[in-house]
Amino acid sequence: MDMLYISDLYKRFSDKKVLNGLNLSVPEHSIFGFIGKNGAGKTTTMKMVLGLLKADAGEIIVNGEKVVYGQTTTNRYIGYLPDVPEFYPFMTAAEYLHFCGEITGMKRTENEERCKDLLELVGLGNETHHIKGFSRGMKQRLGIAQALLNRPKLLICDEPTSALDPVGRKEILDILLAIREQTTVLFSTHILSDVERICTDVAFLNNGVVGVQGKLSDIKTRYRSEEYQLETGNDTDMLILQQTFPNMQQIGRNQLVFCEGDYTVFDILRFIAGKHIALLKLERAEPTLESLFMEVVEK
Ligand SMILES: Nc1ncnc2c1ncn2[C@@H]1O[C@H](COP(=O)(O)OP(=O)(O)OP(=O)(O)O)[C@@H](O)[C@H]1O
Repeated sequence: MDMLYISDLYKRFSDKKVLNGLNLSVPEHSIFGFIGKNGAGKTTTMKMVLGLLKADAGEIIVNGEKVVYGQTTTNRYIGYLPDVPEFYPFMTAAEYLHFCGEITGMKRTENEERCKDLLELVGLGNETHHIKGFSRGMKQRLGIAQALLNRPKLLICDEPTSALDPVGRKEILDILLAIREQTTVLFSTHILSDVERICTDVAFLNNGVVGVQGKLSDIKTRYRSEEYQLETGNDTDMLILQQTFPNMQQIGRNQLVFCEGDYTVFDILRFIAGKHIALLKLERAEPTLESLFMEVVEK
């Protein structure tokens, strides 16, 4: 089942068209990377999923229920982490999380247990300082704990790693990976290496529509590269290959890349065998998410 389903979503701000018939299917228990350049419309889409912004046209379904603008009933399924989460700076993480639990009407013992578990999950179990001294990464982690408080079926994170250093990013990504069994995660980003690291599914948002979406592994197979990389054991062998096959390009020490359109693998292998060239590696180049994204954006 799709935890989130969006069909033909349109949105414009005065004369600026932002969403132009967006379709999105987020499968249950996926970690879904919603990828788009700055200003592509990711936050706009998320605000509409939360019922905070009115769509011009289209339908949004969360856990089988239609989202209605201005109503918050479907938000009982959703936990939301905004790009810059705000807290009461004079509280500790535990005080803040307990306070949120109280507001949502959680019973005292349940609240205490839940807060303890969540603070441990996000690595703030022993943190006693006030939030005002927290780093950005700590605030994001507390934000995730807050968003998970009511055991949402869908966790939406708006660019959760954008402002973080590599250590902070890894901590957030590890948490998102760890909660996959409990919830479905939709996160927007333009950091493609983060997506490669943890996402099961992706969608590329461009010009107001989703250009490509699906399982990351399927997409990589579908857009399989026609390039091969090879590595020789020494400089001389590399030069022989380069002179014989001038369209081969050097990409590193003794490393060459060639396109199937220029030479067949069979021809290359036959030549290598005939000349007794020391071959250390020959493999089809994996398409990177970046090259796929550029292909979608440039279409
Ligand atoms: N309330 C608004 N009024 C007018 N224009 C808006 C409004 N909200 C968003 N926009 C415009 O809509 C476009 C999409 O914005 P949005 O914040 O959804 O993009 P985004 O993909 O989340 O980008 P970023 O990665 O920079 O956060 C931008 O050009 C933005 O300026």
